[in-house]
Amino acid sequence: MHEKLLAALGTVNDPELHRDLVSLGMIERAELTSGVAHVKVNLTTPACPLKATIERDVRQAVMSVEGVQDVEIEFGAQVRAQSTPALPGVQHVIAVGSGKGGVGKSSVAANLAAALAASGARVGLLDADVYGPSIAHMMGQGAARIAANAERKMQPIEAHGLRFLSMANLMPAGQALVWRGPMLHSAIQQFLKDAAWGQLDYLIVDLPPGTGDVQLSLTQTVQLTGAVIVTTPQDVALIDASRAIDMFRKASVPVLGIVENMSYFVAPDTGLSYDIFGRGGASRLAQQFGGLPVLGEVPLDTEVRQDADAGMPAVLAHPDSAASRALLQVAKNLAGRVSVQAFAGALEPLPMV
Ligand SMILES: Nc1ncnc2c1ncn2[C@@H]1O[C@H](COP(=O)(O)OP(=O)(O)OP(=O)(O)O)[C@@H](O)[C@H]1O
Repeated sequence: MHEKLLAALGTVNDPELHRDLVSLGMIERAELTSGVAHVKVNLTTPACPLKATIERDVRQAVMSVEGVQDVEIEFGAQVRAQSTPALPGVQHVIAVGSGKGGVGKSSVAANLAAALAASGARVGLLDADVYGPSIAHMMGQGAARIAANAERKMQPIEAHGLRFLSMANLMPAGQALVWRGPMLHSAIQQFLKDAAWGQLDYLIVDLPPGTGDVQLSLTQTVQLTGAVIVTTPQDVALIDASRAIDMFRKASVPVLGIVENMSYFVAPDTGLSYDIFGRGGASRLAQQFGGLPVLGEVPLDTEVRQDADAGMPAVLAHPDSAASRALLQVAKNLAGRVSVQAFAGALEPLPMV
């Protein structure tokens, strides 16, 4: 019976990876007891955007097997690295960049990290925006100090189900960092390699805006799975965003997608929608680069700012707001892109059940 169930499951394709669940090694269990098929599917990410589709297709396929009266589907997730993990224990390092400052890159990075962690993934967040570190504040940990563990490695700070490191937790509040390239390079290396990140599915790196030393150091220090570009829809931001995309491409870092932040504003009193910075700029930019994915359009929302100032990402504080729903979808879309990227780069054959 196991074979019959596997044969049926072998007809179900992962909608993003375009290969069947069995040869992808995603079926951990397929058994029939008293007419009930018990199937465990190991997704490639707990934030899988197409879980409902997979569930429907699995149910349909298994129900077609003779003798099956009902199906119980259990989901697990195992995030796979490309070929070798980016860092020991860290499956994926994903940079969040922007061309222009103030477009909401740190807000998107913090909410993405929190959303992925809330889905069940093991997530780290590195605030590499060394000139304007804001992640500690957004995580409600501005006053925390980074300690060293017994192996003299920096111990990331735990908050909201993830762990993070920020220069803000090393320096006295309000002090400016006046470092040249080589010092920044060694700081980035230490944050990545001399930190006790532990086992992570995703390490999200919040970059400074632009295309400078930190970006270069990051791409030289670690094999990035890819980069996410945050932009607002207006032309000045888009022009700078295209420079950021170009920089990642030149450094052979795949651009996983574009997030259009501050896309529109819905007035809470009238319900009318205003395109304050224009709209649809990310789609135009995506076309310009041969059809990059647009991971989502996030509206302007007072709660995104208020929650950040109160030290809790909006996706956790107000998960039902339009902005949070858009950010949660961005996280799912990103996780899907990362799975595709990992699959495309996987060198070793995938395990079979
Ligand atoms: N969708 C949004 N709705 C409302 N406010 C937002 C939104 N996104 C970001 N903000 C607010 O805009 C400001 C700038 O955001 P943020 O610090 O995330 O931008 P940034 O691009 O990382 O900036 P920097 O150039 O300083 O790194 C913050 O006050 C933040 O709370």
